[in-house]
Amino acid sequence: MDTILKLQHVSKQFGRFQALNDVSFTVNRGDIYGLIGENGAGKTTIMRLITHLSPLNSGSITLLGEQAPHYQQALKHVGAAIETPAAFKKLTVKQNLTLAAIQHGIQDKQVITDNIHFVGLDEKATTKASKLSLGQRQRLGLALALLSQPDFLVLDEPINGLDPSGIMAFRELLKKLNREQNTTILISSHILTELYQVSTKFGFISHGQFIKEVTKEDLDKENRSGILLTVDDVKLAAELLDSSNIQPFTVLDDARILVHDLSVDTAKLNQELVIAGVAVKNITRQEGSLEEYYTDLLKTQGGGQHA
Ligand SMILES: Nc1ncnc2c1ncn2[C@@H]1O[C@H](COP(=O)(O)OP(=O)(O)OP(=O)(O)O)[C@@H](O)[C@H]1O
Repeated sequence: MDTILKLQHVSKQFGRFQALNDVSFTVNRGDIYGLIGENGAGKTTIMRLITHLSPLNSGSITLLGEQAPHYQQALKHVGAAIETPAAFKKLTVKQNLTLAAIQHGIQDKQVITDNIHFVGLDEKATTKASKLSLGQRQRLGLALALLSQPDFLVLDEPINGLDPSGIMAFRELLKKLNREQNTTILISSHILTELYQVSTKFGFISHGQFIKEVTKEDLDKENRSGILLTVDDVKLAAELLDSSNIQPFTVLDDARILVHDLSVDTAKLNQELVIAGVAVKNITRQEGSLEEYYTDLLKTQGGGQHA
């Protein structure tokens, strides 16, 4: 697997305050990695260290094959929107992107227009950044981060301030980048329902410590999310699922099977089971919640330890 980012035993102090303590995790190419933690957990600090906005105290960070702080090429392939977007307030949206294009050595002016369009700011192209709403500033931040067509996007709370339709558009945009351009993304957000929908993997931090990493697939399994079938004959039902290639599934007991793929057509499945001679007593969709998972995790961790 292609490693994009590797943190090994990373610690960071601000004076006597230990903001990060022995943090290790890896982001692989193609991941949309959701970073989750309470206020002050250390998410922004991690992102600032990765992009070398802040120096490392101990441990190592490898970004696109180069080790911090000795980045030669790595940062050229990284787009970042960390905290307040790096836009110049007195410049318009277009001027901000033009300036950034010059900094990145991008000659093609079409790239600027395309990016403005991509983030939905066409109508605000000639508006000064200071006159944009918070959500529009977030979009400008993303446009700036995307300008150099990065392999790796680092986004700190990018959906803060977006309205519901903006959040949906943003989600689709990230998925599209990931799907079509194989852009790897590290993203933090307090909106866990949203993070759940977009991420393929989650890293949980609390009080500067990395607590756990889980793939979306495993999280769904642990949360028992999927389609729950209650039937009279589990063996026969399992055979049908196998032969219809509806996998993976788990036989929970002698009456219930959990099909892990939530996209399965339940009406069709019900029909197939009935035709096969299985009496279906119940079919329900169970959607696991990232919030619940996170709350349970914090309980088992005793709320996280202070460094
Ligand atoms: N420059 C700094 N000087 C001193 N302390 C700092 C500095 N930057 C961050 N901290 C402290 O480090 C801790 C981690 O901060 P960080 O901004 O990384 O948290 P976060 O997880 O991004 O939180 P939030 O969700 O609130 O944005 C906090 O307790 C913060 O007060």
